[in-house]
Amino acid sequence: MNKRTPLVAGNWKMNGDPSLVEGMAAALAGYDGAAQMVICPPFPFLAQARELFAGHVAIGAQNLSDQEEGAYTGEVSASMLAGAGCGYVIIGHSERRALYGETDALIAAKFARAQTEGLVPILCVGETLEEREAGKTEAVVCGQLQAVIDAAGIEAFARAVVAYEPVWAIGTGMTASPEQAQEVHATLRQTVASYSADIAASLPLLYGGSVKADNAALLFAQSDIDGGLIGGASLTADSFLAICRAAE
Ligand SMILES: O=C(CO)COP(=O)(O)O
Repeated sequence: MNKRTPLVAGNWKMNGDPSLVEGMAAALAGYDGAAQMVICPPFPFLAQARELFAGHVAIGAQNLSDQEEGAYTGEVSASMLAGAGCGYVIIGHSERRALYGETDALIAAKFARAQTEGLVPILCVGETLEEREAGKTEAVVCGQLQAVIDAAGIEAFARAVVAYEPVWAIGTGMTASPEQAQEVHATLRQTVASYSADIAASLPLLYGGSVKADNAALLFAQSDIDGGLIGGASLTADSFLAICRAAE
């Protein structure tokens, strides 16, 4: 029933060094399973990653500017990322929303900017623990998704990935249960399906938040979970590979 290609993306956050890129490239080179692997290292390692991953593993960035070019000190443009070999870019990660004040409007602008350069946005949505406990999970995640649908249009989701990352599960070891995650994923897919059944059926929906080798299989067995967005466990080849195998 599910014809979506499994996708496993590693978000290195502000971790790693050139030797991690080297080691990971060597370790992932032998992977011939069905999952599409994406590695999102910090900006300075993109060129090295492009060279060493050599098409076998797709490359993504962790952020981009909403602006095209110009006097935006410290920013990196979508065309620079595309030129550096990126196929994907993470947008609206909860760390950027919480620590850098990224709003739904800015995230929607970044999403659109990424697509103008052919980058596939990995749009992150997720609720805090307080929001979950207040029964607001669905309203929060659907609101975050809706803001981008309103700005970019539903057709844009034919070339996008959405990642559900409950904020309380990120880096805490407290993963959502497969049932909790599936419930939110189904709701997100229904939101898209209310506009287009075809786009909803083909949209990859990733789960992120303390995914490890030993909990990945049960999460990925859920009908609306098409892979994962992996933080800590993407920094070691063994655990990342085991998670990719669990997604097949
Ligand atoms: O934020 C995440 C991926 O973007 C998840 O991080 P962890 O896998 O370390 O919980």
